[in-house]
Amino acid sequence: MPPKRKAALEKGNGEDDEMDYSQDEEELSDKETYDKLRDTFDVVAMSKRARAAHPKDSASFLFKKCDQWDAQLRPDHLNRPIWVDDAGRIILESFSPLFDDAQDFLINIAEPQSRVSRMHEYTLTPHSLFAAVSVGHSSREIVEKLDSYAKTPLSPTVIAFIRKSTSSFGKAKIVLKHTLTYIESDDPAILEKILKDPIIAQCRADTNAGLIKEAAPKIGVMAIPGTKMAAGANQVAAAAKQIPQPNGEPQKPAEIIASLREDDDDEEIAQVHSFQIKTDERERVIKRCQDIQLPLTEEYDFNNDEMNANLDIDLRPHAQIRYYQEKALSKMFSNSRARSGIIVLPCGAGKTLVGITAACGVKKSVIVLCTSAMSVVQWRAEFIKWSNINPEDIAVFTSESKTLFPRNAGIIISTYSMISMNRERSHESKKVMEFIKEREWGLLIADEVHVVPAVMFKKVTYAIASHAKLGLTATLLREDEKIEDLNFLIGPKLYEANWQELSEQGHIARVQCAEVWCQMTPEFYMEWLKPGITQKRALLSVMNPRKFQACQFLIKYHENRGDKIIVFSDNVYALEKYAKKLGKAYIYGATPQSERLRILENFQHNDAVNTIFLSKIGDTSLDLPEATCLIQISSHYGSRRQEAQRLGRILRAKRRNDEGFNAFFYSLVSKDTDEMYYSSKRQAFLVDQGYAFKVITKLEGIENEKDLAFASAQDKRELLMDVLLAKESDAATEKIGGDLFSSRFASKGKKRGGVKRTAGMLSDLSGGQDMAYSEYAKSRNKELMKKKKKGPQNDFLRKLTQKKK
Ligand SMILES: Nc1ncnc2c1ncn2[C@@H]1O[C@H](COP(=O)(O)OP(=O)(O)OP(=O)(O)O)[C@@H](O)[C@H]1O
Repeated sequence: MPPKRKAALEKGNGEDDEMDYSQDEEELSDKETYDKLRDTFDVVAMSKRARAAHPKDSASFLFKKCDQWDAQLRPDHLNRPIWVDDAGRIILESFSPLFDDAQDFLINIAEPQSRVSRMHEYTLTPHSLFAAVSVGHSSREIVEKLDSYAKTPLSPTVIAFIRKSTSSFGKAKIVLKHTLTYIESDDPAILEKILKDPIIAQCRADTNAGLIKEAAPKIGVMAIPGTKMAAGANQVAAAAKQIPQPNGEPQKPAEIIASLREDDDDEEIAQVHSFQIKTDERERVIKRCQDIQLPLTEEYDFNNDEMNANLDIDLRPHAQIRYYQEKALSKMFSNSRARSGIIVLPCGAGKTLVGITAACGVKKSVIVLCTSAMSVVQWRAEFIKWSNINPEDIAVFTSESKTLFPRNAGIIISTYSMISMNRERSHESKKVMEFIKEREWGLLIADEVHVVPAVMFKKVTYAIASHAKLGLTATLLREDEKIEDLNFLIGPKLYEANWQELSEQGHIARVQCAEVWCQMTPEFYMEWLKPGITQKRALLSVMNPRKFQACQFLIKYHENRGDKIIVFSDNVYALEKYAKKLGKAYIYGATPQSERLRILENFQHNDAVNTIFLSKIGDTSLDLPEATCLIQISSHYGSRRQEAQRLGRILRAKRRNDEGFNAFFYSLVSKDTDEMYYSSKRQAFLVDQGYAFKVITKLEGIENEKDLAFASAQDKRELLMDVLLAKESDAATEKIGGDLFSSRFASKGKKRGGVKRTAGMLSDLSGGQDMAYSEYAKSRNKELMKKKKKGPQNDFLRKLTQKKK
């Protein structure tokens, strides 16, 4: 949603709501930055004028067709929770009594764009509709249900879009046979149509003139909806209602699947047709088929895979899958098959357990790819913790360690770079790669999938023949817009959790976010305004004495509250200056490992060490559940991902379920500099997740603080001299690579981008308001807990593995 609109939707926002985030570049030249700032302020002025013209309603002027909607509004529109416009954009009222049902439905059929407190925005896309059909929604059902929730009848354009996007589903699929890739259909005419496309014809690997014809595998009723021999999930569900059980309860769909399979023996032998494609052209073919309106489905019928050995793995009894983990997995395991796709859960919400449960569901060989060797170690440990897998069956493939599993089926955990590397491999490494390449994998789990460059991922998919792929991430974000590629490399987004819901339930910490505006001192600003200083400008902004004082004040304030604080600075020059001046420990890329461990140990266990300074090496790899407050003094331009990653460091806070607990996230911004533009851009993703950034223009009590650094004019001048004498390179952000911390402190290297701003004081963030908030949260918690699905999670696995048992 354009931020101007989004901000206005949140009634009662402050006047800084309407910032412009339409551009996604991370780095801008000075001139571009100035242009942007100027435009931004114009937008603010424009919006104010618009609001003045509509004093009673700050949002309706944004809905250009409101007059038309007025005419079409259904008489009971107040009871219906959604608006749908012609472009397929859906606005959902989160205060509606039908919100939960509507949300459950929308998450299946549309892409969530923004979930702020009162209005959620979704978009219908071909990918989302494709995913909807594959989990059992028919085209008709989507139209009817969407229409029933809508305040106005759906427009013919939207209906046509839904029909068009869903009609061709399931006509052809991409399958793996003996590590080779085929396009398969039970209707040869479809394949001929596909082969007429010159791009796809080029990607064909077999030299046959015609198509390969063979008996279809026996897959009972659960074939892909839309094919001749299929019955979709709806039919099964309908059948379930009709078949009464001895105890009077309807039979479960999974039971029907099993029983129908048993009756399957007398069926006529169906034929399938196929042609082989070059494995390295897989992505191109998938993309092209989508373009010619014949999207390929990729589903793994693992229950009926007799070719690949079964893996002895189950969840341990103590593993209780949380309801949102189950929801996410049920999207993957619809129709008792595994669909490839991406699951998006916030940092600390338990993506690893989701991956492990998926492996327990498929029960075939699994390959897990991570971003670092340290994550490999962690994944292995988590497999052993949550499942009954024999540790011998887990092999690791990193530069340090290269093992193989001894039996026919097993798990290999490795890194993207180990699999995709171009350099000459060692003998051992070659052996492992051969081992990986020559077999079929039931499941490929791609951790932190959004950070992997598309070219690298292509190499990975080329090297690994996997039936199903599961991508895991906290932020499906890339500033370079390459995120779309993942739809073709892995599959569509299957599930995206609602961050606010998880924090209300205590699965992740509740966080108060604030942007603190720090006026530049006149001397610093004079220098900042001088033309021709490019790099130095960033350094002047971060070294602004008033920012330093704000940081010092906040550290003291939060240390007194008993918080443990991490201060982040991308800029190493500032990191050292701040930390040394304040007498705090700091870690950056060049800090030796032993020193890092010592500092982190102390931060964890020593009551005298409550604040540490970290460069961006701490953005992603740190697991410090003691941390309850983050202060950001310098960051990477407008990176939404970095902002979310940093927030992720406190989402795991140990104390998150304490009565009235809040974690704190401050961004210190030098006023009237480009930091303001970047800061608002950085917040966009979190704002879409429902986080409200308060703007603090004055830190209450700072004027009474006696020991503030750089209080005298002389000190300020000296600091300015230091900054001016610093090398240009001191103004650059740190360049880092490789593993950052020992596995002891490492989470699994998580990566994760309009602003909702409200004016506020520091006391608003931590005083009585918190209590009111926590009371509210408590009752909401109870409500939400009631809604959670009851019963043991292993039911879920039982459903998946019923056939085998
Ligand atoms: N169902 C569950 N029951 C109990 N503990 C769980 C469950 N799911 C996850 N956890 C725990 O929550 C913590 C966070 O899990 P995990 O590291 O998988 O999160 P993540 O989403 O990968 O986070 P990050 O992105 O920060 O790495 C871990 O300690 C994990 O054991």
